[in-house]
Amino acid sequence: MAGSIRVTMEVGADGVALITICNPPVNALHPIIIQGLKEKYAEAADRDDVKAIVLTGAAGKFCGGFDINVFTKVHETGDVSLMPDVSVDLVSNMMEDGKKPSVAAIQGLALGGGLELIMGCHARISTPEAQLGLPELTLGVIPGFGGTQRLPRLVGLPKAIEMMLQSKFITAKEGKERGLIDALCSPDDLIKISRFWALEIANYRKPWIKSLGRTDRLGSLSEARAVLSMARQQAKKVAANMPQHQACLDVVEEGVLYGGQAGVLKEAKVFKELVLSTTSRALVHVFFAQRSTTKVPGVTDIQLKPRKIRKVAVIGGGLMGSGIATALLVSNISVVLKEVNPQFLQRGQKTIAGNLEGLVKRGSLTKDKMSKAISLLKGALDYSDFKDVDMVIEAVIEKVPLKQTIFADIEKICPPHCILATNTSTIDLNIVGEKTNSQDRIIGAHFFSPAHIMPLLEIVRTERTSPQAILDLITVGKMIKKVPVVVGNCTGFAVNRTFFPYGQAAHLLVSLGIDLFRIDRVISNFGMPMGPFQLQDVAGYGVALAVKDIYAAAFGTRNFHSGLVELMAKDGRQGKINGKGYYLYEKGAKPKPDPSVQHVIDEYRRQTKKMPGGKLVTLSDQDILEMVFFPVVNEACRVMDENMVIRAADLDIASVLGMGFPKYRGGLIFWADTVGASYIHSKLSKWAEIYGDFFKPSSYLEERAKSGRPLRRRWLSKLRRGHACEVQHMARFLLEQHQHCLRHICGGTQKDLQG
Ligand SMILES: C[C@H](O)CC(=O)SCCNC(=O)CCNC(=O)[C@H](O)C(C)(C)COP(=O)(O)OP(=O)(O)OC[C@H]1O[C@@H](n2cnc3c(N)ncnc32)[C@H](O)[C@@H]1OP(=O)(O)O
Repeated sequence: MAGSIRVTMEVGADGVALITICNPPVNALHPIIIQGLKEKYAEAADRDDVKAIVLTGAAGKFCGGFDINVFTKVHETGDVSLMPDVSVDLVSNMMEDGKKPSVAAIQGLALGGGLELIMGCHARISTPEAQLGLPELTLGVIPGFGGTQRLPRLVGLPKAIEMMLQSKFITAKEGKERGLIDALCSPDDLIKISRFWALEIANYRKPWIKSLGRTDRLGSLSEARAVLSMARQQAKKVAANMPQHQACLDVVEEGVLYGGQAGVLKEAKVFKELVLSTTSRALVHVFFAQRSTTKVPGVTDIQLKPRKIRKVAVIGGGLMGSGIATALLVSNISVVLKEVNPQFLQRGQKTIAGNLEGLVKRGSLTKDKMSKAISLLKGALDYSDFKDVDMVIEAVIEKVPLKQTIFADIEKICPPHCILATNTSTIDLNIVGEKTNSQDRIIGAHFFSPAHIMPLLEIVRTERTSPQAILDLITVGKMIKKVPVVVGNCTGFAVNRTFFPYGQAAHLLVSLGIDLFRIDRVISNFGMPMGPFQLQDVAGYGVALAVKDIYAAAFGTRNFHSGLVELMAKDGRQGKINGKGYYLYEKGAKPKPDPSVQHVIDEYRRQTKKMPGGKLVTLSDQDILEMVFFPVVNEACRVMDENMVIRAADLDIASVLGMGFPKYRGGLIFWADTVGASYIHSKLSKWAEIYGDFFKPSSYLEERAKSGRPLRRRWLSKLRRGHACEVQHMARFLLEQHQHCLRHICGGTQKDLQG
């Protein structure tokens, strides 16, 4: 076995074989590793000088689980046999039932298949902070190396179900309290103590325990049934559209009823079915897509080094500014919060304190860290503290002259290396920076509200923004635990622009006579956190009113003019702010549909005169879903066509993290490709004829529909423009097409073709 992916074995004079998994960065269980483990275990079993085995991971990490790249290969080929047999072959037969005892020496993390390996060992020694978990359900599958059977037998059914269904990690310290870990020790002592423990088992001075044979933590049958039944009800609520939660419970139940061996066999069968599901394809896509957003050609591949950002000035202490300041402070970045007067400043500081207290209440921040964060905050009423800041993030109201003045002022005061960022969600960055000579360091840092919680950071670059400024903001984004997505400079940028038709389509449907609460229901059932009307209530009508004219000017005839929000405001409704919108909001209660909103809707329909012959239009739930989302997909096509995103997968991540598009559908473009460009195009064309240009298909969509190519791939006219990366995309695309054809002709696998 050559290269960095390998399993090593060293046999000491004490008779302990130390088997080490090496596959940086997280020691994932690549098929080469699995093969290596089987070989080393077989060798250790055969050698007379080996009495016991210690299994560990290289470079301070035990193992991040099975190699998820193999799932991608299975998805591409449909060939489940690419999954090596680990559960029975390695974990049950060679490790747990092997003739020499194994002890796991754990550091850093043991996740998924990694945790399943250690549960096949006869004892587990760990450093206290190591992270333990079975996150397989987040990939649309269930644990497949015996985890559904051994975890309940080690930590008890309720905790095991919680860890699997919620993909919850625990520390080894908690693992020790729960019976998953046998002993804790420092990293320096880890191997020494594990060797000792392994020899103690080999010499029968410590018990030789096989987890799969245990029943003492499972409780009585009736208790187990009650726990499973409650878990099923909960899963129905939180994971209605996903198969893996109920499947996981079925497999756990099999083991409770018929024993661990039966459970392991059922687990293997169900795992193989789930790995081919659409949900798994979507979730694995999201896993890699999320990690690829920070790979930006021309920025992260040109040997630039990120500069240190120690102090940031935030201008504006409103909802956005305070949220941004909070996110920076909790990541140990000093913040100067600038406001125009003492009252506004105090209000901003109070909001930040409230945000921090909220994080403490949610358990995501300790009191000590909260005090540290507060100590890093300084209020300011002028720019004197801006002399040594590394970055400014402007978060004032969306007024062009105000922003232009601010940028002209800060350009004079801030040091020349300082990045000048704006949190605008709509205004062209070239206009914001028009009165400066610093276009190379002007950049958009578009956070989503509440900024200290929402994970997306849309980084907007103009043609003149320097790669260094982009790299620095990506780095800050990662430091403050956001997922940065780099996008181009256009009205609404990538996220708001793509989703501008979302709310408008809902208004259009209401004008045709569709019940607004039904629209919200259809959209939430699809998997959005809430429907478009509730979203509007929660966001406040000010946002909708502020962007209305900007969208109308930018999007021409594909913009749908709706007067509904104005009518709502005229009726004394402000949404959640005053507790009265389309829904009624009472403290501590769920929002309730407000039937009295009907007279506003009637007035709106009278004014818009969209209902044919004055009669309510009849549509199915599927029509409603498609009429809301297909225009969004259509705009996404334009966003891709204009190169506003680097790759289609970036829009998937932006839609999931910025708009709450269901992750298990893979993001907007991934989902659209499962529906098919041709179908979407035909529907939009039909509606465009009946209802006008709002639905008119874009040329990109039309091309895809005609050519039969998925939306996520670049097309030939782009190639003619000669962008180097597009040439690469196209080459890869042609190669994939070629392989695809060959596969059909030969009926072979990817591996056959490579061979
Ligand atoms: C049969 C079995 O039951 C099935 C399984 O085991 S399925 C796998 C279960 N394991 C998981 O789901 C864990 C997935 N990984 C993670 O959650 C996180 O990567 C982590 C907590 C391990 C580390 O997080 P973090 O330090 O932030 O690093 P992160 O950027 O996520 O990962 C580092 C690199 O490792 C890769 N990686 C992480 N886990 C991986 C895995 N299990 N397989 C393949 N690659 C993996 C990432 O893709 C990334 O690659 P890149 O640098 O080329 O983008």
